[in-house]
Amino acid sequence: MAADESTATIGKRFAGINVENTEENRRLYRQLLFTADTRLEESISGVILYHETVYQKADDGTPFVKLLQNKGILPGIKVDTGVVDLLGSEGEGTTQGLDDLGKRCAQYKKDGCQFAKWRCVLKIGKNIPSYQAILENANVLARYASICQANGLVPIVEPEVLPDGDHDLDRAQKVTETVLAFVYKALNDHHVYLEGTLLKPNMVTAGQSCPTKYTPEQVALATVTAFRRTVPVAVPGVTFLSGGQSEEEASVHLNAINALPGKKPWALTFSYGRALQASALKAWQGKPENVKDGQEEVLKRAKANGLASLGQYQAGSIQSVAAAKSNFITAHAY
Ligand SMILES: O=C(COP(=O)(O)O)[C@@H](O)[C@H](O)[C@H](O)COP(=O)(O)O
Repeated sequence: MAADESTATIGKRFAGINVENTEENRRLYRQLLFTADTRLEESISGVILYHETVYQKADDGTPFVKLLQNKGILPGIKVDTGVVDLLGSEGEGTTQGLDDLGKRCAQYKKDGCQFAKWRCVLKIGKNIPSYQAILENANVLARYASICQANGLVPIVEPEVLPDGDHDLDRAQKVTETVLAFVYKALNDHHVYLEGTLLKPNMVTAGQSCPTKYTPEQVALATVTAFRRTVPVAVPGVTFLSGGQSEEEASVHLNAINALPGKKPWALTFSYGRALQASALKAWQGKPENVKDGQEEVLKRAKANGLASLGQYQAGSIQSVAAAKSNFITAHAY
């Protein structure tokens, strides 16, 4: 589960349900997620946290990190510090946060985190992604991954190709292949131990405003084909981001990916933020009397995606209150 929204990003989610973006409301919301009953740990093995959340506690004084550990869920930490513009590019960016990363990783490890996450974003347009953006983002991900490993954290490597645009599925597949090829070259250059990494990619989907609509089976074939061409067998797992898909779409696509016949030597699973939490937020509305309802909603999506990662999810079989709502945000850079 990606619950690592930085303060500004969670503020946008709260604005949608008229909840003030205070430290206490952020604590209450994360408490709702992490104190859901034991069905949570049946489908969720790790939670990515934001710095503030690592040091917050539940009402009874239990640190969130301990609360997750008691459930057998691994706490992880987002260690990037956001996206900045790349000078001379056509609106492209790179991700910051390397300077004191070694020190921060060592501290997070001491404080109970076992893995880390760093997100880079690539955009599709007429002339982009550029060589500059592809190379820079691959290298920064590789430096991040090597620093994590040097400090005993498993790096989740996240090169997200954004879904903004009207490009078709073939273009999305080609760009994803190119980006991943650069990422694995850079990881190799930086002596990253691939067996101790996870990849967090976008699924290969057409641009949000592409007039052609593709079936889940077409999305699955494009996605797995891109990985077969670029992701080494040494990588143990692929944990998809949801990237603005609705909760139901994200479950159906993940299921189709796992149901696709042929070679798939990696675990293909989920690390969703929006597609796990949209219904929980909607049900909660910031009200203490709705906490149970919010928890039921996150448990439903966790169950649906757990089944999808085994190729056993039946479309529409798990209904949640925001299942069909698009979670797309234009240029979701940070
Ligand atoms: O990788 C992720 C996947 O999110 P998603 O499923 O696309 O909603 C998340 O960790 C997001 O990157 C994170 O929630 C966004 O937070 P910011 O870094 O933008 O604040």
